[in-house]
Amino acid sequence: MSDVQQRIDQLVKGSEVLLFMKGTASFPMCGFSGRAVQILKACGVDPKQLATVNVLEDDEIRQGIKEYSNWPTIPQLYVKGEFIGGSDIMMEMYQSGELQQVLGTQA
Ligand SMILES: N[C@@H](CCC(=O)N[C@@H](CS)C(=O)NCC(=O)O)C(=O)O
Ligand code: FES
Repeated sequence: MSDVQQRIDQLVKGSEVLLFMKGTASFPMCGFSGRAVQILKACGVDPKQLATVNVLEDDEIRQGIKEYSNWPTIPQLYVKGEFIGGSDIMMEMYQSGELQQVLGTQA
């Protein structure tokens, strides 16, 4: 594994809920990333429990995460070390209740 792939691996394994995004949860720099944060909030994820990586601050991670996940775009959600998807998939899973189940936030 390359250095950046190893760094990503450590990030992914180091936080239960990890969102690779553009900007931060407080200041998303793209509508897709903002939507991903909103969906997680709607699922009841405590903002303090939400770890984010701002790919705009690290071009190696911005490119490397696409390879790591085999997914071409940002945002990317990981839960318990597993790749879940981008914002479209998150929205579909939220609407079906599956995302809340994966996150363990369902009533
Ligand atoms: N349909 C995508 C929308 C995300 C998307 O298209 N992201 C683009 C624009 S922000 C992207 O990451 N492009 C590659 C890049 O900016 O590195 C989703 O479900 O998340
Ligand atoms: S930064 Fe332009 S669409 Fe995301």
